[in-house]
Amino acid sequence: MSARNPGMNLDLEWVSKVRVNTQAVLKRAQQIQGQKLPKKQWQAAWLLKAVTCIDLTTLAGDDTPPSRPVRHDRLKEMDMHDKGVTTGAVCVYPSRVADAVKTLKAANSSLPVASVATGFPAGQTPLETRLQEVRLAVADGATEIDIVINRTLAITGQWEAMYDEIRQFREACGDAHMKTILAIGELGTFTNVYKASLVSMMAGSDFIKTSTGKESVNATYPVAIVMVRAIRDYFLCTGQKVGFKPAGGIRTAQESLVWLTLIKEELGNDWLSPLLFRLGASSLLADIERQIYHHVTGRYAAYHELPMA
Ligand SMILES: O=C[C@H](O)COP(=O)(O)O
Repeated sequence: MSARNPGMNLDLEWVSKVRVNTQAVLKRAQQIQGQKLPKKQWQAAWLLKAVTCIDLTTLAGDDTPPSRPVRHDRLKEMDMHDKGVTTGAVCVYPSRVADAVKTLKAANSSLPVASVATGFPAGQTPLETRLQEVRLAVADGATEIDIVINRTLAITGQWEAMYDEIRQFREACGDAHMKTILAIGELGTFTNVYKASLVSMMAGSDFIKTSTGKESVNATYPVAIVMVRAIRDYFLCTGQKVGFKPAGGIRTAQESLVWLTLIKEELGNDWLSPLLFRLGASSLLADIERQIYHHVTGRYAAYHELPMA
């Protein structure tokens, strides 16, 4: 992870001045989606980049210790075994952190373990419970914590209270990097999304993340434009680079190319790194691997032939 964002005092004047032009956002999102995507070897290179930015997520009620196999033999077949290509992290529920850490250690892997916490996905547990969840996940070895914001506070404009909660989560994280999930599908307006992004960054978030993947609307390109513009403005004002993580419903290699394009166009090459960009996805890797497999062999692999199928 990159240098951490220390945050700043809550600047309510800045927050209150925020206005988002919906039509301009929608137009920009359409432009991004209309861009030509890289082909052939350039596409393969971009897809490998996308792999390195994935937070490989398993957030199911039936998660068990061995549900994250890493098939080294398939990587070797595709000549990727010695290229250092891994996902950015694996992301699990707090109760699975210890298993994930143990499994990765046994595999001699230094892949970070991220954990959702703070009553994911709804965030509707008492503050002390949410704080304790963060501390326990860190104690079990999570080095990245994905917290959820209290949507009630964001929707009702209680920015000071939201800032205070996130500050406490940041303290509970200790050295673990904190990604703050806005659950944009529940925030109502683009203006609210921008304000929630800003307050989260002021409170010291290392990343801001669109969604839990459990809302009815998750990562969309227009909302991403709003969030990355907030990241850009925060950088211009403070000099701090905050990361961005779209999550929820991102399933295809093609989509990952559009996300990389959006980041390159809106934030620049510095953000095209797992240090500042992650794709939260449970099933994207399988499709990317299929496309890379096709690039290497000229034929499509069946899903059962690939590790994440
Ligand atoms: O943070 C990651 C999301 O929960 C993953 O959502 P997904 O299962 O739709 O890929």
